Amino acid sequence: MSETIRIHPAIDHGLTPASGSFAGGTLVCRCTERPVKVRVSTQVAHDHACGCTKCWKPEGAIFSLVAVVPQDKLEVVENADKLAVFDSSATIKRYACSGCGVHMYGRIENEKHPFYGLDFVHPELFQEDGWAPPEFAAFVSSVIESGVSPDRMGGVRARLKELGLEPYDCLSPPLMDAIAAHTAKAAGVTAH
Ligand SMILES: N[C@@H](CCC(=O)N[C@@H](CS)C(=O)NCC(=O)O)C(=O)O
Ligand SMILES: [Zn+2]
Ligand SMILES: [Zn+2]
Repeated sequence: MSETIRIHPAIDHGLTPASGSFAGGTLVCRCTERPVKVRVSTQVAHDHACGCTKCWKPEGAIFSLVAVVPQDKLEVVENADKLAVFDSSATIKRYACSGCGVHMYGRIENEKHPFYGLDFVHPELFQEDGWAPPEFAAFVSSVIESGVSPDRMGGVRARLKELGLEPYDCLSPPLMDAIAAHTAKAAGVTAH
């Protein structure tokens, strides 16, 4: 029998559909004492599996689950003192819990960045169910940088497709188009 490829524990048994009544919830870190809590007051958007080395993933995952929310819909409500930026040189400043290492949210400080104004969150940290499931898989080839053998990539992509997640080696075409459109506009290029 072929090896079962584990993508991420929250989706390995299939995707759970979003609940129409989910309008946000509380992201909680893994600390048993004084957990960090982050209130998100909206459904998440553009949820996807990310294979890059920078996004936080739980044990047993080769992909991260990551989605965005408007910055003004996110608020750290408990134990903010435990948060520290994981890598200050990264574009996305990922605020990690110094106790358990979980990344609670990522923020872009560069106002010219196409995704400025959006915060990145890991929806499996919601204590509530109903968050929108991932829509595609991004930075798939990057899992090799975390140690996945190149020989396993056919199986990884097949499993993603089986889950309904189209694999891309960067972001999805609509998001890549949005980034390019932002860049063209900033450069004063007229669309034709
Ligand atoms: N191959 C690289 C890709 C890293 C990358 O570009 N990640 C994307 C998706 S999260 C990104 O936008 N990174 C910006 C950042 O990490 O600040 C890796 O795996 O480390
Ligand atoms: Zn913690
Ligand atoms: Zn990533």
